[in-house]
Amino acid sequence: RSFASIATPSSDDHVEIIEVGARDGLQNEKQAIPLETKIKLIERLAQTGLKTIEVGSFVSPKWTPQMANSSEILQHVLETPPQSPHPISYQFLVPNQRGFDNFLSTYSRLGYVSKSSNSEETAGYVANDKRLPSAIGTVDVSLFTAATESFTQKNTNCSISESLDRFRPIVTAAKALGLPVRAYISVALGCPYEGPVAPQNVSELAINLLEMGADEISVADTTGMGTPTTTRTLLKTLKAAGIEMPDIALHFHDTYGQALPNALVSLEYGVRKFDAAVAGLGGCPYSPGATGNVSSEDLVYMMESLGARTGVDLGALSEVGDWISHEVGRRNESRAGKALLAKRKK
Ligand SMILES: CC(C)(COP(=O)([O-])OP(=O)([O-])OC[C@H]1O[C@@H](n2cnc3c(N)ncnc32)[C@H](O)[C@@H]1OP(=O)([O-])[O-])[C@@H](O)C(=O)NCCC(=O)NCCSC(=O)C[C@@](C)(O)CC(=O)[O-]
Repeated sequence: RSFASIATPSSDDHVEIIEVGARDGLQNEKQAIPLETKIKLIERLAQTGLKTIEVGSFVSPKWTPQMANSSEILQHVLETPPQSPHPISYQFLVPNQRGFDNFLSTYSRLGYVSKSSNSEETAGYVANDKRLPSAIGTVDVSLFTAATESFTQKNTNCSISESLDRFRPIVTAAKALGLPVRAYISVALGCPYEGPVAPQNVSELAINLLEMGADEISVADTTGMGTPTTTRTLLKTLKAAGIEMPDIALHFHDTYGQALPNALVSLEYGVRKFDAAVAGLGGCPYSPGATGNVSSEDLVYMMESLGARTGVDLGALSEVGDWISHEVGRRNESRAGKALLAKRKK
């Protein structure tokens, strides 16, 4: 559909904001953020109307120490699901088999899967009958690779093709165990080590991941180098390669202030899912100088002003942004959030 039509709300003008602040937003913070703060953040986000929240990362704690308590977060979410207006999908990053094993051992401790020696193809586990609490929609596994060899090496210490080899058995097992799979493609619009990225590399990788069984691809502008022109070219290439827009989400960082215009261009191409972080938290450890994700508040503000529905309570989200910025000692990077709160105070 053309962008013009989005100005008129209609039943299919729903835009989903995938909140990544509790993972992408916090992973790069230098000081250790207490588990209680992370849990409070997740609980407060859950109350704002968001439907998908990325909350942890089963990476090596030597590489990303801030994410070391992801097992505790998974356990907490499953045992004490945050209150929310509707069921929420909680997402966890998994880089390799070891990370998936760590994820599954927590999932298994709580009775959702059991170890079984006859199930090699499902990572040694079988699904049990135990249902997720009603406040939880799904628990998703998010894999991540990148569009350039240099970034993949820096981020996960392997080549792109090795990363795909790592993913195949994880996808098979996750699907067999009923876990939805998301896959990130980092540096899709520019690499800090290799510069511009050929859109064909992104589309080939996306097709590979979809054929492997990924349910959704998050196309990430890790460096924030993307512009409306390069975003348009990338989306044209993805479409021409036969990739359906409902299968992708876009993940913009706002390093050069281009995240909102890029999101606007993406709407024109039919993209309806966007990753964002409350208060614009974030920054990738392997992308020097990259600043935070596009702020969720700013994205909600823009989408709603265009007539799209996000289902998110912008006032409540702005308060969460203000609170977490204070907690981690960072400036609140959301323009809309700050403006809204200032207006309320008057
Ligand atoms: C992939 C690895 C683990 C390879 O790291 P490696 O060092 O090559 O791993 P290894 O297989 O050689 O193992 C070395 C040691 O690490 C352990 N190990 C191995 N794997 C794990 C694991 N999963 N969890 C815990 N421990 C693990 C393993 O058991 C072993 O322990 P030891 O025998 O020495 O005691 C590492 O490179 C890594 O953790 N990378 C992740 C870095 C990261 O967190 N990056 C940020 C997330 S991606 C991102 O932010 C981008 C995104 C998604 O937001 C989108 C965007 O904007 O682009």
